[in-house]
Amino acid sequence: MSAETSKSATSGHTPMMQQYLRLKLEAGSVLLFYRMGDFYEMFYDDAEQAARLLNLTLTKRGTSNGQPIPMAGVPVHAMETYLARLVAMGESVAICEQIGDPATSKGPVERKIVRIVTPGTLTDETLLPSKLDRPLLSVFLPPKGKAPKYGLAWLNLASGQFRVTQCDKEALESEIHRIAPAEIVHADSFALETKFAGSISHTADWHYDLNDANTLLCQHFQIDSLGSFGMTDMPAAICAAGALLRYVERTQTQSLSHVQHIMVDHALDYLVLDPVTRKNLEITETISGESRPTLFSLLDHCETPMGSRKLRHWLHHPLRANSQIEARQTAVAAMLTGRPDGPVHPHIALDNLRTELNAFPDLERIATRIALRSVRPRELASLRDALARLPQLQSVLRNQHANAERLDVLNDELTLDTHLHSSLQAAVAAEPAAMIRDGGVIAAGFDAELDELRTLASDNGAFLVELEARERERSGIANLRVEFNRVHGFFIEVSKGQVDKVPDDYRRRQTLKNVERYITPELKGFEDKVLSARDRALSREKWLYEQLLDTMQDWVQPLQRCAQAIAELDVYLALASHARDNEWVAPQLAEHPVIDIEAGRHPVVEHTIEQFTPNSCLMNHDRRMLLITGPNMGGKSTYMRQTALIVLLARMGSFVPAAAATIGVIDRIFTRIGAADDLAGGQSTFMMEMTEAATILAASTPNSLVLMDEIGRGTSTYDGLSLAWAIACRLLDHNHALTLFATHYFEITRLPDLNPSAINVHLAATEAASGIVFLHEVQEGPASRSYGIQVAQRAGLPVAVIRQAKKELDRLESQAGDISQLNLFTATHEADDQQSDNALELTAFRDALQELDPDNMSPREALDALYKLHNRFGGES
Ligand SMILES: Nc1ncnc2c1ncn2[C@@H]1O[C@H](COP(=O)(O)OP(=O)(O)OP(=O)(O)O)[C@@H](O)[C@H]1O
Repeated sequence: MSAETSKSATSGHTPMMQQYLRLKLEAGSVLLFYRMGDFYEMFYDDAEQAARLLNLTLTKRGTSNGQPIPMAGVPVHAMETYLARLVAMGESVAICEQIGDPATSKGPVERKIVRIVTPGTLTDETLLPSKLDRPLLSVFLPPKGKAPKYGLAWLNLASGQFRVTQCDKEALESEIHRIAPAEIVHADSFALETKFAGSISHTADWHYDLNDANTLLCQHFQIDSLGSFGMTDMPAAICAAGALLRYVERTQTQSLSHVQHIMVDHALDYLVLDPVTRKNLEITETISGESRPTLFSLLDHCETPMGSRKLRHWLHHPLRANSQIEARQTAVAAMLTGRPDGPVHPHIALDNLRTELNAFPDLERIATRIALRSVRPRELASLRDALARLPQLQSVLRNQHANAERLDVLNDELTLDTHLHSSLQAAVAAEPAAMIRDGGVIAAGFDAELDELRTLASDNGAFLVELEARERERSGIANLRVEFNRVHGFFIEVSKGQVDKVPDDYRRRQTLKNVERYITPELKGFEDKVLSARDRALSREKWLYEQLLDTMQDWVQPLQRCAQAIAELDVYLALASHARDNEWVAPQLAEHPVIDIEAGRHPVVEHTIEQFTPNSCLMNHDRRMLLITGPNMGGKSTYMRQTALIVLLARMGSFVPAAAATIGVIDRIFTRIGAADDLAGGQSTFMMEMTEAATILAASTPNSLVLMDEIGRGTSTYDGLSLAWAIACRLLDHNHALTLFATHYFEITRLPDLNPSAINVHLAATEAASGIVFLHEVQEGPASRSYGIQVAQRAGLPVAVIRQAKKELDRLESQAGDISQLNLFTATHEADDQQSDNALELTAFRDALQELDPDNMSPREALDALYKLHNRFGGES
């Protein structure tokens, strides 16, 4: 809104509404919580929107252009709860407080927007999920340039971690899912194409100006050039980072001193997992969107929220470099084996470590809130208590766990200057009040002036006893009492029957049923002194608290480092405990693409069934594709997923559910699994299948692991079979990816005859008198039959249906003889390709003809059909 419009929008309103509209203009499209006494009120569209989202009563206040102004409000004390609900729905809220003094204000009290809460800029304990990071991502695409790269910058405000990267269009979606932001911000004029379902905000285009961004970032980090962060060649990322910083600065009232540097994230450091794969592998969310059972819920034995967040991050960021993985593996192993000559059994050492870690609060977020000066007294008390335990944690690590380089590094990072602990110990009361405004936060003995004021304010017992005795004497009222309550302050209480005896200087303060309460000039003088001492003590405490926060600013960074070290130790603890309790082993790492798993298990499924059958898997240069056949319910999907999960676990540094495993360098995991319609995205099952297959064919390399589950089943048998065949051939001959290819098309099991790096394996099953028995065992060679009807029988289809299906199967199988005579898929050279194409075409042509019903067609329909046939089969090739 321009200044002009703003003027016209505010004219004709009460001064308060004019003030509201001005602030609303400043807040922009976000909801404005406008403080009015004990409520935050919303007006106009905001009121209607909030009433709908929060189920509030919509009322009215005054009129505008003759129309009542809609109003809805939330009580101040419940504001956090409402904010949390709004933020969870992806809404942003500007909080406007009264900053003037109502007693001295002429017109409406002065008000100001003090902060803007957006889903991606949360730092409050009550609004943040403890085990989840909620980063804000800024995306930018330079308008010009030959092959412009997207610039991505994301900030996890609650921890201060600021990262940037650049990527091309193809990788954008995958990067967004890897970063998993709570909110994306981009320039007003930029049309971001993404399936991201969270909150999206816009900001002015000029915020993405390169020079401007450069200057802002250099100013914030107090550096001369972004070269020190390795960002000189990343103009798009610089623009994104500058706009991000500007956006976040606007939402916060405090300086972002805990955001100390930018890290360049190199996509090549991580194994690429596209969004579909993250979903299919159920890493942190099940396919149906639940939080368990997932790989994360299984492994999250972390004792601290920081640990859980790091574990989640690691699971989504498997690594490419073996050296980094080895360092993690060695740390897990050291925790598992304990110190050979250690004082306690390794199991006890692990439990001791767990007990130690359990005592730590969320240091990472406390450090941030210190920087933002929003830390609560009790958080400081818990920080103080935690710091006291650091030496004990270090000692358990040093004396009870085996040596590992990484553990030594982390142990060093746990060493904090003891001044931090001693100043908290001296300054913060043993059990402080929840809020500084309540007082009782600063420890006794820390500040002489505060102690004196507190004594003045509270040490009044002797005076009151003496006054009471004196007044009894003076008035002759034996049961007269001197009392105090929070509402009325000090008073002298006299029963109704005695009121005629009260001296003249008594002034009535309150009348109750049986008593009268009075104040005297002496008592009033005393009260003023006490209350003013109390007020002064409170403001002294506030001042001291601010001073304490000032001195703590220098400790924010060491605290962040210490928090990171604890988080990492916690992840090792979780991985080691899980490995110990479930007999997982350390995988060997190799520098070439290989997957060799002996007796592997599915980490999640092995807990959901009684007897899990372990299976081995060998894939290497000579065994690039495993063609997996077997009955429905035989365990094909489980086998494929367990292989991918073992690879992922191995590449993030964990032990794996197997008897032994060697996992080589893998650059990506692709999955084409399941047949969920993307109706929201406007894609049919088949279209989804083919889009995913196209991505795999375009991007998989000899180092990629590809999971293809029943590709082609979304269309007619012949189309599906032909596509599955062609895709398998392409993966084998062109991409050379390590592929697990599950299929019900038996024709495809002939592929190994043509390309020996394709290998047939099958999930075994046998037929017993009671029906089919699944062995869940992977054996070499193709399955001999599919058992589809037997599985259906077990599922409880009516006998008549099963009988008819069997008959139909017999008929089809006799026809299939004809197909094999057509020698569908027996050769790859061109002549044979041509022959198979002809055979496919002939069959398809026959199908199309059979679909026509000439007796019931109008001439027009017959002509249409002829054209269709001509278009489909009468072309040049
Ligand atoms: N190795 C195993 N040991 C024991 N049970 C298993 C094993 N693998 C799978 N199962 C069980 O078999 C069920 C079916 O497995 P899965 O979904 O992998 O079969 P599938 O062959 O992919 O079936 P479909 O072809 O119908 O998709 C699983 O839910 C699980 O309970």
